[in-house]
Amino acid sequence: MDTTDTTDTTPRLKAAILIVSDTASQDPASDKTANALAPLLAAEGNGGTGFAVRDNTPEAVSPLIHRHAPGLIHGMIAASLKVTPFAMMSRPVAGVRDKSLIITLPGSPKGAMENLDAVVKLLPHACLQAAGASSRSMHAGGVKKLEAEAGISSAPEQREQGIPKAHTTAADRPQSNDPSAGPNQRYRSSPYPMLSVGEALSQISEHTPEPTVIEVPVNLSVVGSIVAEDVYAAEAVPAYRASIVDGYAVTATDSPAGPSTKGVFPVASITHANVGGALEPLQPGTIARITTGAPLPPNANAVVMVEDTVLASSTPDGTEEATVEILTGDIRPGENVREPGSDVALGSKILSRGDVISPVGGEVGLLAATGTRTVKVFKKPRVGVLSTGDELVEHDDPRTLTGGQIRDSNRPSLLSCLQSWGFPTVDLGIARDTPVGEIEHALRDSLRGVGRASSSVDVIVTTGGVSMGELDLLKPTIERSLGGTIHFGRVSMKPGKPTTFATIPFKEAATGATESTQQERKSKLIFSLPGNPASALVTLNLFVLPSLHKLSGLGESSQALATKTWMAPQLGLPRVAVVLTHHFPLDPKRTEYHRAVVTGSRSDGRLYATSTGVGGTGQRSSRVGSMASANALVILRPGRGVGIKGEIMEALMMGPVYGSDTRLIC
Ligand SMILES: Nc1nc2c(c(=O)[nH]1)N[C@H]1C(S)=C(S)[C@@H](COP(=O)(O)OP(=O)(O)OC[C@H]3O[C@@H](n4cnc5c(N)ncnc54)[C@H](O)[C@@H]3O)O[C@H]1N2
Ligand code: MOO
Ligand SMILES: [Mg+2]
Repeated sequence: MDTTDTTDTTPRLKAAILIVSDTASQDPASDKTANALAPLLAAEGNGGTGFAVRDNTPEAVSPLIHRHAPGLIHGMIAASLKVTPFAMMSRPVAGVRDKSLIITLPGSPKGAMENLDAVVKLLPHACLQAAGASSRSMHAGGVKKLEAEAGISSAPEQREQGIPKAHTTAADRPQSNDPSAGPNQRYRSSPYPMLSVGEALSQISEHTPEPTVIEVPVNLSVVGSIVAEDVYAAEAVPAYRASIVDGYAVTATDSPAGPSTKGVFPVASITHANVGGALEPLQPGTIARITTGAPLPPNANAVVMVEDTVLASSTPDGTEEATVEILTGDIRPGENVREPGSDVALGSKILSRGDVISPVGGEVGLLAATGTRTVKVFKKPRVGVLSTGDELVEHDDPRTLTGGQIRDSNRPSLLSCLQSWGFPTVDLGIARDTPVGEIEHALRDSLRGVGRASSSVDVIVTTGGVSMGELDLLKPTIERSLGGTIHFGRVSMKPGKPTTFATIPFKEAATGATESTQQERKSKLIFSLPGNPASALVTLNLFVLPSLHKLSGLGESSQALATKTWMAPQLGLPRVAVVLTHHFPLDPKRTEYHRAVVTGSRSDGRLYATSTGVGGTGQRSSRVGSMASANALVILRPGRGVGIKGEIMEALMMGPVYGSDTRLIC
């Protein structure tokens, strides 16, 4: 690789590819590698770098090198090792001769691409230095651009401003298939490491952003939100001295001389709960009829229940009470009276950061009673759900299915589950695998808030297209078309093995931006769940819920923060111990999330798990019926044989528990 201009910091590089091959030297048309490499720019020596007797390229090239570049070799081998252990048998050579950089690549097109991909973004920088450019002038210009492209910018100011940037280079990460290369070029084993469920959850925790605080009016849309800032009572409840009962307001004394309220008293006034304006003070020796919740007149300090009185006399027209006899002398000052602020004191804390505004109604009631107009809560994430696949038709399409068509059941079932958790959802429809680009466009539209999404979604959930087929396009679309980072692409679990979690960089107009061009760089979460219906729903419960919980502020209470761990019980599904009602077969390799119906026993207080189907097709991941009626996922660690009847296992609860008599328990 040669540089033609060292004063201009925009690199212009000339590259040459030399194919080293007995076969290709006799029949140039047999070579596939040069064409594969050409779009990526160039490799200089190619082929003959293995252990075979005739693999002599390293021996031929090494003497030509003036200054060796072992870092580039490490980079290439590290990238290849992620794909195959045979990378250990590769013997690449890299270094500078005069002003040219020489790199040898393996002979197979796939291997050559992987190696070149690992270092290609660094080559312009390396070539410029090899050609004698000073570091200073390079950093003033083009190299920064190159570094940024390679995701290796070290500019500290970028970190301080919180601009998201990759902490790894493309070479550090496994790369998805290149769909344009055709099925004969695809991976034949997944390049993504197999993570445990715990490791996958840690990745999700690490990449799920902190919750966003918003101030919203107090109305029913706030139900289900988590309070972001302590709330103090703006008004006292009650705001005045109020009667607790229907009866007569009196002036009681604590006089040692004896009872003060017994006897016959004129009824001087009437106080109803909705009284307006100022009340007449109660004159000594008189009483005032009063209803529950009504304010006491000035001078009154207690209320006698109507049950403790009898009518003594009526008014001359016979319609009203004139005098009433109070039968008890035991009424004490303060009796049957709610003092101002005795339910909620003015300025007292009514809700704390981290409290859930539950649908039960208590928290909404408190906010309403104290005249709280707005409350700061964590924004509930908006979740878009996209189905992918050429075979899918809408579930309510009246036409008869033909060929390999199937009804899209994932979208309705995932949307139903998300809505039951209280998250706003957006139905993103179906994106077909072909024509190429449809999935990419659907994802871009959902991020921008156009098309089916009227405003941008915070989290995208897709189903289908994450495994090993040539039309499994989610991973390449995320990485290659959207510039996203896949944090995991395989999990050791059943069902749900190809579950994929990624972040996609995204620009949005900054809040309070002074110029319309000002934009904020963020990244959005994408959960690409397997297409098999049971796998999709299980992994939604297992992986998406904890992330949505974190985004919506669960676990943000000061108490939770003091002991904060990702596995804090309030994030994700609750865990319980269950007794197996029959044998459950174990998977030899993968942890199984076995769909089960858990019921509660009123006699021994224990929870019992019964499978929704063992053996045969019972728990097959294509069988959405295995989730029907299931309220729990029994966690079956891998092993030989079966989980024995009567054994206690852990389970994750997805829904309410009923007793064996079908009455709700919790
Ligand atoms: N060679 C390998 N093949 C497969 C592997 C593997 O490791 N190597 N993994 C298997 C596992 S495990 C799963 S799970 C599936 C995952 O498949 P994809 O996520 O790629 O999904 P598709 O190929 O698009 O579809 C799979 C299956 O699901 C049906 N489907 C898809 N979308 C929907 C929907 N919205 N509603 C209902 N059903 C849907 C689709 O028609 C297929 O039948 O891969 C295995 N293969
Ligand atoms: O892992 Mo897949 O979800 O079993 O079929
Ligand atoms: Mg597939």
